[in-house]
Amino acid sequence: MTTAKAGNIMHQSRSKEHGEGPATVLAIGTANPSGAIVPQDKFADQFFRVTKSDHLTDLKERLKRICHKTGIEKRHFHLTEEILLAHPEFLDRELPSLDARIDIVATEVPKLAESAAAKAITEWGRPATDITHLVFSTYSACRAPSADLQLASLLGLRHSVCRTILSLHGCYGGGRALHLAKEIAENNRGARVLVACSEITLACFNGPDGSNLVGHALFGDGAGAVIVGAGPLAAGERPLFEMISATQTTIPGTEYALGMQVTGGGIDFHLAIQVPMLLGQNVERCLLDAFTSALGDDACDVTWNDLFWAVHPGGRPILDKIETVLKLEPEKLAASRHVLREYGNMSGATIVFVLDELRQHREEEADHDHRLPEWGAMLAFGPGITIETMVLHAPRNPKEN
Ligand SMILES: CCCCCCCCCCCCCCCCCC(=O)SCCNC(=O)CCNC(=O)[C@H](O)C(C)(C)COP(=O)(O)OP(=O)(O)OC[C@H]1O[C@@H](n2cnc3c(N)ncnc32)[C@H](O)[C@@H]1OP(=O)(O)O
Repeated sequence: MTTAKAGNIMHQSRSKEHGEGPATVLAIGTANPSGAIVPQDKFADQFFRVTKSDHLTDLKERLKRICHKTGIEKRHFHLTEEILLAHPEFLDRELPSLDARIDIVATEVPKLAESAAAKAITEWGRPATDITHLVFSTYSACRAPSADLQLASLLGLRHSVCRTILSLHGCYGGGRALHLAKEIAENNRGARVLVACSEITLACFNGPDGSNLVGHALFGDGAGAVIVGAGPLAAGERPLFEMISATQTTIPGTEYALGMQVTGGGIDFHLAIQVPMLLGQNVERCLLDAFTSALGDDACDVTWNDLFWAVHPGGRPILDKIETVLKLEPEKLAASRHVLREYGNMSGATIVFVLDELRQHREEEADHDHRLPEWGAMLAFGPGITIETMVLHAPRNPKEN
């Protein structure tokens, strides 16, 4: 056989191994724990009472001011007063508590993911055993085997399912998991990838101090799951969003700005005050790069207000900053603001809630014959500072496919 012929055969067999077209989001599910739902205007009183910190009046007043500015109305938590009564060590960072925290989250993180994944699988309409790959993201994975294996068992996935766990990616974990799922689906014909992001703040919870108030005012618990696959689609599979191109960018010199660290007393975190400004300064460049990679020269014709938007609502000022630098009309970030208001920042899981809200909104709008944007942008960010950007394409009428 000539080299050219061998190369041709290899090329043909490689193209048979690849999926057709871009990967698509085929189904979405979300879930929150049933532990406690805390209204944001009651959070400071509750937090200082259960942590026996009412005497720290200045900190409590500061937390009230911060809560008022978050754009959050309520959050869901696995953690309850009963759990805190059983674990007083969770209130004092100096006491060893990591083992007890991990014992709880090692069970609860996969269980929460299961609730979200079960909804996605039902919507998808195929058996769970048709899932070929699992990508799991959480900041609570401190053990092996980890939450990905437990989720696979809970859902009854096949033993040959290829599992990947993303640990401590924080808030860009959802974006990174979707990016990875896209690459897997496009490079493995017939692959169906379950993305699961499950976050429970119990690993980070602590009594109030001067540095942890913003995190306690912002973060909540939730899980999101997405099924991703490329063509050919099976009968009944419905593309919700095509994942056209994806990029990851790190803002140089910003390692200090966002971080998480596992300690004997739980996971410590820090959020620098400069984060909204740093994102504002860098986000348009990431978008231009992603759209140029997706559309080539036609990217010049893209107008930000002609797109639909799925932005990780890291915090209210982050959304405000992005809205300002991109000169977006206020309704463009409505899905992100809705998720922030109803659930707070659920770290890596949040972007899945935003995609879910966006598709529900698009389906409702289609009922009213409103003309919907076909092209969209997804943004997720977290420690690094890392920005995950994805160009999305959706049917103009989501009910037609
Ligand atoms: C049961 C409970 C369970 C809770 C568990 C705890 C959960 C921990 C979870 C850990 C997960 C960690 C994941 C880490 C990865 C993050 C990834 C991302 O999302 S990336 C995105 C992460 N998101 C972000 O980084 C954005 C977070 N920031 C915000 O959302 C807003 O800035 C705001 C709501 C805090 C204030 O609204 P704004 O319009 O700015 O209002 P003002 O200007 O009027 O300031 C009011 C007060 O706030 C102060 N202050 C402000 N910023 C900070 C700060 N960073 N630092 C300290 N303080 C800060 C400011 O000094 C002032 O104090 P004071 O003068 O009154 O005494």
